Amino acid sequence: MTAVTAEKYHGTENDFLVLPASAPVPDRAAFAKRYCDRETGVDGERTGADGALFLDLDPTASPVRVTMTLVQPDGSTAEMCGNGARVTAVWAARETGARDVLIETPAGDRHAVVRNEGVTVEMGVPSFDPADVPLAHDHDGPLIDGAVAGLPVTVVNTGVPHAVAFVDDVDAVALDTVAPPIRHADAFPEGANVTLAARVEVGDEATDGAPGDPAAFRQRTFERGVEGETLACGTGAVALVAAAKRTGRLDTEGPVRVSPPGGDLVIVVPDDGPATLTGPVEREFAVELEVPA
Ligand SMILES: N[C@@H](CCC[C@H](N)C(=O)O)C(=O)O
Repeated sequence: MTAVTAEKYHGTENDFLVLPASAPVPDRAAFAKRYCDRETGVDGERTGADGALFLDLDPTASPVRVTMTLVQPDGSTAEMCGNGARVTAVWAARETGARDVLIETPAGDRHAVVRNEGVTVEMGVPSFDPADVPLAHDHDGPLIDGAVAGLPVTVVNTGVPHAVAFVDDVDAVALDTVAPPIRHADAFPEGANVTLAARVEVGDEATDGAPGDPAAFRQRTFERGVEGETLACGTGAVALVAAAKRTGRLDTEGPVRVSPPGGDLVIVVPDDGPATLTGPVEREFAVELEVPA
């Protein structure tokens, strides 16, 4: 029986098993399904994980490069993961001592900077273009505050597709009930993550010095591939701020605090140019795991 060493990391409680791409895991989908399971997966403070990151590091490149592959608990592979990218940057920094990391993803290259106070990842330019989301062919324009399965959503691709619904109170919505019909709606040929957003008052230092109105939102996201709610979602946090701007709910180029259940993220979505995601990362432990036959 082959065994591999995996490390457990989380970014604001969005948790991942991390393995070098060279680990002898011939069936990555079977590995993720087995060890990410929340009841029978890898033991820890929380059993299982939101995905397995297979990381291919080139320490000789300048900046160091990592090809990131996220295999999700259902065995699918995601094009991008914001919190996974933060974890990847910290893993690469521990391996090499470098603080600047270029992360290659199927959604494009993402530059990350590791600082003591958090990791910032450049997240690309959010796109509402129906071809980019993607939306089904009968949508010839962006879907902005349009009803899908009973909820008004604004749909944006931030590396992966997100349907964002603005509500008064994210805790008052039964996310596990309302999200699946949206996640699987015919409008989304590749599916969509479903993000709830509620504006909250901000009275702390999080947005000090920001141009425009200080702003903060609460976030809950039901993730494709996890097929359930996660405690944080980085692409979802960027989608939330991009959608708030696009729908006129927010008018700032400054930092916005977005708070999923797992902690606080700081998001910047400029009017032109790539968004950024900043937040903390923690390494929990390393563990030996048998590779499923
Ligand atoms: N948790 C992630 C998003 C992972 C991808 C998503 N589940 C999908 O399939 O689109 C994040 O932090 O962005």
